[in-house]
Amino acid sequence: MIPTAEALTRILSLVSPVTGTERAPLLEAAGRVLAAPARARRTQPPFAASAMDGYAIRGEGLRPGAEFRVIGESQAGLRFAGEVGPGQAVRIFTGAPVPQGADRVLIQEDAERLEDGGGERIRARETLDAGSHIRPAGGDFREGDALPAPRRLTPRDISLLAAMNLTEVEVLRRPVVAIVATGDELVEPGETPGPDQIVSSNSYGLHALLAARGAAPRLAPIARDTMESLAAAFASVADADLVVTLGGASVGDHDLVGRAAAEAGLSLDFWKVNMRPGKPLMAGRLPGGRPLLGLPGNPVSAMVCAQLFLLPAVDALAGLPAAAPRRLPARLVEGVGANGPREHFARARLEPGPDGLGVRVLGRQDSSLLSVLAEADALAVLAPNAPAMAAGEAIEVIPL
Ligand SMILES: Nc1nc2c(c(=O)[nH]1)N[C@H]1C(S)=C(S)[C@@H](COP(=O)(O)OP(=O)(O)OC[C@H]3O[C@@H](n4cnc5c(N)ncnc54)[C@H](O)[C@@H]3O)O[C@H]1N2
Ligand code: MOO
Repeated sequence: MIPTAEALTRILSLVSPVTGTERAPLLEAAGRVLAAPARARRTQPPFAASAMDGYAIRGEGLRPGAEFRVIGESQAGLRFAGEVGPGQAVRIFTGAPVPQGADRVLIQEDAERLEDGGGERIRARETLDAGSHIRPAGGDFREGDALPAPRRLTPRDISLLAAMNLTEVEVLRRPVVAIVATGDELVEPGETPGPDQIVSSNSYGLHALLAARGAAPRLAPIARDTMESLAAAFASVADADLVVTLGGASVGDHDLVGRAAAEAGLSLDFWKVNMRPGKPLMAGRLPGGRPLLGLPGNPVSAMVCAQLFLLPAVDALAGLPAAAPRRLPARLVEGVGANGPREHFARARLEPGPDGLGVRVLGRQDSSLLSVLAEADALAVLAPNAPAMAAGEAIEVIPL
């Protein structure tokens, strides 16, 4: 059994980035991988803009009690065309162009309006803040500035691209990940299972996980526990960029995935990782160099392995920096017992603690319990042979 860090390194070395790009409309680009730098088609803000509601003035004339005559108004979408001279002010609103001559916005909380009959006047109050409250032209970005590639586009990126006045972007094609569920006991959701059958859940959870990571998951028909059925399954996923099998990875008489994969031409890289759940994980290369990840059948094992290994592999397929999921420091809300010899990724819930992030390891850790996995929002990581730990002790967590 190899350690989890080595398993990830070996999996990533099996993966090469896919090629081929396409145009994606902005509204469909979130989660896609930007393939070429996206260049701004305009400067933002395109003019010096007010950051506050108030009065645009010349800052040199501002002191407590100073008076200004209001000569016009600049609003967002409609600027004041004239110039602000000494002793003058232009009523201005957030986002509006700052008029010529002005270099400071007196916020309206610091201005007292004086109605003296001869036109509107204001007087600066006794306490004035120091800010100019002006956003310079191009302070956010300038025409031609680039959002660099590659990167997976976040909703924040989409806002930026829209502000850049782009309607579509060049993105990498989605890496195709085939999901092959295996087992005589499985039926698809919605079918009527026989008396000894269950519903295939892993494939659906993986599908969701992969889609959220920008991959194109493909569910292959469930393969049965025969060499013929598994051979047909491997043949049917020959066009995938990465093949994931589910189940049949362990040592039972009907665990044929390893053998069938070998007959399909798999060059095995490793089998078995020193982790819990997920021990029977396997990885290798199929003909054509396509990576194969064989996930254990137990539903929680499959999902935990997918979080730890499959998602980084999808990043590598997309040509992005790929790394183990980020671990955050937390403190146990309740003690946990001593760990066994495998690194344990215990299903857990995050809670606000007295000093930072707290984590509660859930009571039932059997790797078949999807209800417990659904309740979890993190994996608490227990090192091999870690002694029992008390409430308050430091532990690392992987948010799900
Ligand atoms: N004697 C030993 N038995 C087992 C060992 C071992 O070392 N020695 N390892 C155990 C561990 S750890 C795991 S994990 C499981 C993994 O076994 P397989 O990968 O061969 O998985 P299966 O036997 O096919 O199935 C296990 C379990 O998961 C259910 N399953 C399978 N596929 C799906 C699916 N798509 N959706 C939902 N559930 C699925 C299957 O019905 C079984 O209940 O082996 C232990 N045994
Ligand atoms: O290690 Mo297996 O993956 O727990 O149940």
